[in-house]
Amino acid sequence: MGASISLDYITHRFSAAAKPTLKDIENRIEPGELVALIGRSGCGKSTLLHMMAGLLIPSDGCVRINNHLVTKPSAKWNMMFQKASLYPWMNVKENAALGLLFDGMPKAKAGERVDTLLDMVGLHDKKEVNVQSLSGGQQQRVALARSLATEPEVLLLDEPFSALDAFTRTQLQEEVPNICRERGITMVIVTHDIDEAIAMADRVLIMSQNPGRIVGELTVDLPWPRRHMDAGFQSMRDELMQQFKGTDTGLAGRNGADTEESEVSESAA
Ligand SMILES: Nc1ncnc2c1ncn2[C@@H]1O[C@H](COP(=O)(O)OP(=O)(O)OP(=O)(O)O)[C@@H](O)[C@H]1O
Repeated sequence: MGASISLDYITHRFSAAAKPTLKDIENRIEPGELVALIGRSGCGKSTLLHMMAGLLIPSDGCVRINNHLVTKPSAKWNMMFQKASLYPWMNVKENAALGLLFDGMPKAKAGERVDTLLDMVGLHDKKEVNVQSLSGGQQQRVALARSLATEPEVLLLDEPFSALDAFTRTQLQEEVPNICRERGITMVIVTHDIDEAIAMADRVLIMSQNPGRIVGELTVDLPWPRRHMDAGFQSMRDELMQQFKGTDTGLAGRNGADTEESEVSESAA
């Protein structure tokens, strides 16, 4: 079952003299909710996600997961990055089982659990293969199986599909929310891509920059699975783009529309 995430008045400076990167971030994510965090490059999305993962402690305020103060990483709140970071000398199954083995699970039991997960992520015929022989998309599937193996309450995704081809990306944008919804996992994804946010999230949080704040949000009440060409999807995309422009007028005025399009994209994947 998923966990709630409370972002309690978070402000962060990377050094005492620096201006805050994040300021007065306040939000609550419900158990099992799927949330996307969008904003311009450098607004602090990854910084905030790292705080949820316990990889970084805010200067002020805190993150609470199920009311527990987050002070360090945990297998219960797993993070997936843009690059899969697999061990090249191990095969698929060994890589997927790593978190469980670190957690002290016996090898046979860990093997059984990842077997099922590798079937689920479409790698049933690759289990014994060395990860170096996999495509980028297949490697991300191994990373996904590894993240799910410890039965996390929260899955944190930092632009996990941005290096993948459009076809694989679209597949994973459908599969990952399905898995989270089936298992009740709370998901937070950081993305530049408005379509990705709409395809995957129940709710989109919009961030401004200098300092990074949550300045808007949109509930995505579309049925699953979501199709990019559906009228509802397209009107949600327009609404989100409008909200993004409306909440970021200072920057749009300085940098113009071109910057906006290049930093937060409406992909047609
Ligand atoms: N360890 C660090 N020390 C100092 N400044 C940092 C550090 N990490 C990030 N920053 C700065 O904090 C700001 C926010 O960075 P962050 O990576 O969170 O943004 P982002 O919104 O995820 O960007 P992108 O979309 O380009 O990945 C940036 O200005 C960045 O340079």
